[in-house]
Amino acid sequence: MSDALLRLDGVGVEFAGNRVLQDVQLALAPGEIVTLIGPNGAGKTTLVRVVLGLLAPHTGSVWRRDRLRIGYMPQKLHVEPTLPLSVLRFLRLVPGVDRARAEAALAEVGAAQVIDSPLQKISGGELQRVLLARALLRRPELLVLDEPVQGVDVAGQAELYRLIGVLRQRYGCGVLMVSHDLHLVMSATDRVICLNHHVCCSGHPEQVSNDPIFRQLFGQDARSLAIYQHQHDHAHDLHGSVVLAPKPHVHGPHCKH
Ligand SMILES: Nc1ncnc2c1ncn2[C@@H]1O[C@H](COP(=O)(O)OP(=O)(O)OP(=O)(O)O)[C@@H](O)[C@H]1O
Repeated sequence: MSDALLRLDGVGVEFAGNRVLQDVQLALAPGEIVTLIGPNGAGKTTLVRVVLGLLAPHTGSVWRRDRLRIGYMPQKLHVEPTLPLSVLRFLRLVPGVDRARAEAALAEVGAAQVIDSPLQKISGGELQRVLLARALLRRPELLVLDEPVQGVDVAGQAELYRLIGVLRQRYGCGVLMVSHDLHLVMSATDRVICLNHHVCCSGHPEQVSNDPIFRQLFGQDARSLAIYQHQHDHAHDLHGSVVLAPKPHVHGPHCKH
């Protein structure tokens, strides 16, 4: 993939002899939304840290496009309850950001109204939007979102995923996100990577949701995904490209069986 933003090859990570990631391959192109799913402790956040360059893998290699601008939205933000920090001051911690830029970024994520609110007082959904606005302030070529809809109600989750899709189109950025929300994420992503220390399966969401390993990992949740499938007259190959299904055989007088 010559126009890739990022490429990981054979990445492995160990903590105190425990192998958390093994032989992970990952490439991400501009404008592509890739979602990492996997059970708790599967190594998703560890992989995100490798992508961000915060953790060097013990084996394998990481290649990033020269001067790749990454906007990162963390899983959690701990704010000292007694610290007087408004949303504006928080966003201005990003170098070069003034009120006008902060306002524009907040407007883009539908959270302009909280600009002067204390960070500790805004709702979970508003906080996620503020974190997304902060990631956008870096004018990212790659957005990395670690569980972006955590603490947001279901309607708000669908809205946030829709927003991520809009931002991808507006900026043409690649998106790598970690998610546990199987239903919503399946419709909001181009490619799913199912991780459990190694890549168990990957591909187009429908292809992955039908994979026996995926079903084994997610049990009942994976089965209920089938309800959301529409009927396909085609299948997808490993790269997500459409493969036309062969026409069903109709018995006739010339059949040899
Ligand atoms: N710095 C560290 N030192 C030691 N062990 C670590 C470290 N970071 C992560 N681990 C361990 O690596 C494993 C994978 O952790 P990681 O946070 O990557 O999983 P995850 O898939 O993101 O999990 P979750 O879905 O629960 O957020 C866990 O067993 C965790 O305890």
